Amino acid sequence: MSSRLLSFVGRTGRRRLMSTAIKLTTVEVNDKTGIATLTMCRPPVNGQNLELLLDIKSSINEIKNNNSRGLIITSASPKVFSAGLDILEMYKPDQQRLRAVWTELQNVWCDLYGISVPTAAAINGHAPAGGCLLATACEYRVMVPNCIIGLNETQLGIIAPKWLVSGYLNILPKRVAERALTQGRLFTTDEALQEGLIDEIANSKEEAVDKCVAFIGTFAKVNPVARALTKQQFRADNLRQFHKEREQDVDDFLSLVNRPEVQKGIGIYLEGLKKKANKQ
Ligand SMILES: CCCCCCCCCC/C=C/CC(=O)SCCNC(=O)CCNC(=O)[C@H](O)C(C)(C)COP(=O)(O)OP(=O)(O)OC[C@H]1O[C@@H](n2cnc3c(N)ncnc32)[C@H](O)[C@@H]1OP(=O)(O)O
Repeated sequence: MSSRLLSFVGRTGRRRLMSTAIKLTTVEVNDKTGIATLTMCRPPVNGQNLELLLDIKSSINEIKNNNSRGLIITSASPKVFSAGLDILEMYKPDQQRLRAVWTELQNVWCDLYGISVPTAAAINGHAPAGGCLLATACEYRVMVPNCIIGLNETQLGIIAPKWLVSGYLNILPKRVAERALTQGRLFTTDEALQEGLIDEIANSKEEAVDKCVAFIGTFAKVNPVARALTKQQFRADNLRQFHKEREQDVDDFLSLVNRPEVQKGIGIYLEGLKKKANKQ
């Protein structure tokens, strides 16, 4: 939960500041299907800052504990599923906060990747980098047309750590994953379907959610414990490896981001994003 300062004029005519708690995710459980939909709501692009990551983590935990039959992750933004890590968190960063951001990204990934109920992503917009990470942590992906998805880290002059790549490797043939990662390729919706990075295309968010519901429905007659243990068997090696390396990974991330040439690169990248947004 993030707190935001709201400014308003009180009865005395003085401007007052009020701190309110604002949740950056919502969880809705459908009474009929028992499936929970986790929606990210941090406009404009669901940039993954510390507060959004904390809220995603707490929503996943809520779903873990409320006996939901499945989890669908989607976005409230009309054009973007998630633009990945909020780059502002990495620019001239406060060191403690930067450490917390990366730790929470790790937490979100391992909670979503490891949750026992069936998971699906209704990708209702662009999903580069950390957006792709969330989608590939799920078991099924449905995406709307004319968007992009992929791990573009090498395009930014950085490498994605192994755990961040492991969802990709679960889905894509190794040869395709290696080429896409080394190129920093962002797949269009059609390309993603062709390569198997997504499972289906839907013409709207509603249709994407319906298709995710249908996927989760395929497990209706499967014993949930047998299902969960089978999923765990497939994912245990990646999770074990991740837990071994997670502390070192935070240190590596911090030292990478703090390098002067990387800070310079992030500044230029941010400028480019802003210029592009202003042109539109
Ligand atoms: C050089 C960077 C080096 C980082 C080094 C650190 C080492 C990290 C280790 C590896 C881990 C990486 C995980 C990540 O997730 S990194 C994040 C990578 N994400 C991206 O590259 C996506 C960038 N965004 C886009 O491509 C597009 O915004 C979009 C998602 C395709 C959407 O396009 P659309 O046209 O709809 O929207 P705009 O581009 O106009 O953006 C609207 C406003 O949002 C701001 N914005 C966009 N993305 C981000 C972001 N990731 N973080 C912060 N802010 C973002 C954009 O500037 C606009 O803002 P404005 O309106 O205020 O100008």
